[in-house]
Amino acid sequence: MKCKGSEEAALVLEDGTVFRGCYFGEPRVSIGEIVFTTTMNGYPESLTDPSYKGQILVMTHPMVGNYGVPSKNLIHKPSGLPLHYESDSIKVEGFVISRLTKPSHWSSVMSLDEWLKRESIPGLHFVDTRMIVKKIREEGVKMGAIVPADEIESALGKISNVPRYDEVDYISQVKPKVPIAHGEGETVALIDCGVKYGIVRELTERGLRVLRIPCGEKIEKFSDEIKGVILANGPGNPKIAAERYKVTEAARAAVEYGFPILSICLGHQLLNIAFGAQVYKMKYGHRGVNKPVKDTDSKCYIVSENHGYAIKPETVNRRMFKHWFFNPDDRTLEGVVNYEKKIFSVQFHPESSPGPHDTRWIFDMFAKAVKEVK
Ligand SMILES: NC(=O)CC[C@H](N)C(=O)O
Repeated sequence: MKCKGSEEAALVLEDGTVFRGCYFGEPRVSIGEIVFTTTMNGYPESLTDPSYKGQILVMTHPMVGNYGVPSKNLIHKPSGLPLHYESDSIKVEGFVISRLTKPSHWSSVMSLDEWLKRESIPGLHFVDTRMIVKKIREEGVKMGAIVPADEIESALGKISNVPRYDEVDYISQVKPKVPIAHGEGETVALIDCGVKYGIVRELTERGLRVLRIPCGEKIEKFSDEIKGVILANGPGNPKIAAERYKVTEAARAAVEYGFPILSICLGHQLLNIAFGAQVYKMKYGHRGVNKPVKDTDSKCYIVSENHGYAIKPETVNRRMFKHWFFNPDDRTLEGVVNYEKKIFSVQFHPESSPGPHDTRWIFDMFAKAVKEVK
């Protein structure tokens, strides 16, 4: 294969499968769990989503990069955070696409290629992403590496030399070091294991002051100043967040205090684990902005998702929670609720970013509950 103006490279899977293509971004070796997203756009948001730490993201949409990269200086007023970014930098370990296109958009300040170069993240294009997806869908997620063409032979050794995705603590790389506050209004504590900015944007828009507490700190310290708790998203195996960062203890404390609780994705998994449920690793997860969820009244919503683990529905603590949402395609559990205690817990991302706004009303419900706290 001839790569015009860039180096030949490949994605090598841990079973030895090789997908040859061309580098863009930073031409370097990168190793991670290979996952795919079916979203058609929203790559600035997806690439900066801290929940992707440790993963090489394959995007199924055939052409990527056509609207370039928006400015970080476009700020969301209530939170003070950038509008189109989900954290301060790219979090994926690598980005695999079919075709990289030149940007043409009024809001673009640089190309996708340039952005990845600036952040030292490798990209690979001119590969058959459909083939990668078919393989992962049939066989499950795998570890893999993006390597230059002359290092294909040694790639398997490199992959086996690094710890597997499920065993690594990625939270330490994305959680804040000190508490950070955003917005004005009633204060809510957000357990931050690598929160997506979109969650903070939605909360501050509803008149809440969001105090981001580094994952691992006790909420007891803040109990006098807060009126609600958010258990947010985050990367990696939820068992690490539970065991090393004791988020399950924070979840139980939040329930004991009687705070309204909103838990999202990793937060949803941890809340359920805290009350006895079991978590499992899915074959290839749900990642995209076109995922259906159905509530128990049979209303269907299209939502944004990024998760590789899920809660076994039959293990949910039914004295505490009612099943709330299911994925109608594969029957995975997508949410639990306790209306009396004002606990709203979803596996999907109501903030979208990127994705449809169908379920942003969940933030309205939570904000209302917080404002009703005496
Ligand atoms: N977006 C998230 O919070 C992801 C949660 C968890 N790391 C998973 O993959 O299931």
